[in-house]
Amino acid sequence: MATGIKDKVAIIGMGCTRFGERWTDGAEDLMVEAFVEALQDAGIEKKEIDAAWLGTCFDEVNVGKSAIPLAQALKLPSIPVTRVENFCATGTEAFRGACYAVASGACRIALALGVEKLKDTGYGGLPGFDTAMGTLNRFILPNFTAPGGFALMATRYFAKYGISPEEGKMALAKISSKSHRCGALNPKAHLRKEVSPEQVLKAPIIAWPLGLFDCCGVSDGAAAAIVTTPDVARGLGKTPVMVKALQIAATSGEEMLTTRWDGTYLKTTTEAAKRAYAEAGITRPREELSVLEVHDCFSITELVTYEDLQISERGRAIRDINEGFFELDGKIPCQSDGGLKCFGHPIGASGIRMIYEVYNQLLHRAGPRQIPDPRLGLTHNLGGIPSFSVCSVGIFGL
Ligand SMILES: CC(=O)CC(=O)SCCNC(=O)CCNC(=O)[C@H](O)C(C)(C)COP(=O)(O)OP(=O)(O)OC[C@H]1O[C@@H](n2cnc3c(N)ncnc32)[C@H](O)[C@@H]1OP(=O)(O)O
Repeated sequence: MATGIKDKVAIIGMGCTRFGERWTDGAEDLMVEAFVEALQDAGIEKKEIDAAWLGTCFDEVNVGKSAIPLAQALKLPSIPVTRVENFCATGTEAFRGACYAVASGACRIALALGVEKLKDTGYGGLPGFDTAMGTLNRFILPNFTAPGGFALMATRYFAKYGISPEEGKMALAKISSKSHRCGALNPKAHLRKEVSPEQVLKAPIIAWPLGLFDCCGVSDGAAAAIVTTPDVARGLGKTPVMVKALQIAATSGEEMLTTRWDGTYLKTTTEAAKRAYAEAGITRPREELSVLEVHDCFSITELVTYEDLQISERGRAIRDINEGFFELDGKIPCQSDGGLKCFGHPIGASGIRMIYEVYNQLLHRAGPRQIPDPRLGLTHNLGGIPSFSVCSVGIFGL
């Protein structure tokens, strides 16, 4: 078994732009904004960075295809710069590259930056997914949309566990309402309006049973992380936020094609989580984790992820939702920054944005969203669609 990178990598600086409609800012502006905050937070000079990873996925128009846009935007000296892309797990993929480089000893200090500028590309969950999926969508899944794919997960879940549409939709509405409450407290979030569960239920349907407020937003934004070894971090006088685990799992889609997979769970999440818990030494996630940032592209994805991460028992997530388990003042707050739902989802930036919130929570910098005594935080970033997915799970602590 691989030994992993537990306690071999420390985060010393992070930055994140305000997500949302950034019509007047180019991708370069967003990259610079996130980077400057991270660099100031780390208290280092740019020339100390040995290598950088750029994560960007759908937006070749505004960002570009190679790693050069990052080098140009940040005016990096001639260091190795790599561009990575892994659907919506792109941000975490960039972070993984930087962490592995530090853990291997190849780099002393490395940068990961994720960016996407989606609003002016016309991208949306309904139109535009064909661009993202390329020929796969046009020829194999011609009618597929992201909301449509995840809506099926909801109907399958309701059917499997005997949940009425009213009960199921109310549980999903409570998830979104909770994230909107957190997003309203966050000055960097895109959609900062509180909505009640009743308002969620009355919103226009996007793909039944998912309505407008069950969907994440389409946003512009960037986020950055600077990582190094724990020794270098301590030498710089920093309180390092340690990477306790970083795991990623991908499926080729064989679940959908060759097994009796019923669409109510993601094997990639369960596998990545299982390995991450082993790496971090966690045996009772429900008791040991303090805060979660999960890939809530749609409310049903968040519900299913509670179970896939072994926080809620299979088929019992709705009970936890009704008991307020994931609320900001609950046992394990989930999406304390508003999540993809309200912070927004500029694809390549989202994974690093999740780490940004956990980092700030662990350092007691989350302002009105601060949870009392966070010890271990988990991020979960999902790329692809339920049947063809790549999931990453990161665990962080002091
Ligand atoms: C791909 C992977 O690897 C895995 C994944 O993560 S899949 C997820 C990929 N992302 C998506 O699918 C995005 C999903 N969301 C959407 O497509 C769009 O938000 C939507 C279709 C739900 C709505 O888009 P739209 O109808 O064009 O909305 P738009 O015209 O921009 O805005 C209308 C209003 O609704 C609000 N709004 C838009 N989206 C919203 C949302 N998701 N939640 C709450 N409010 C929203 C806007 O702020 C605006 O409000 P005002 O009138 O008060 O200004």
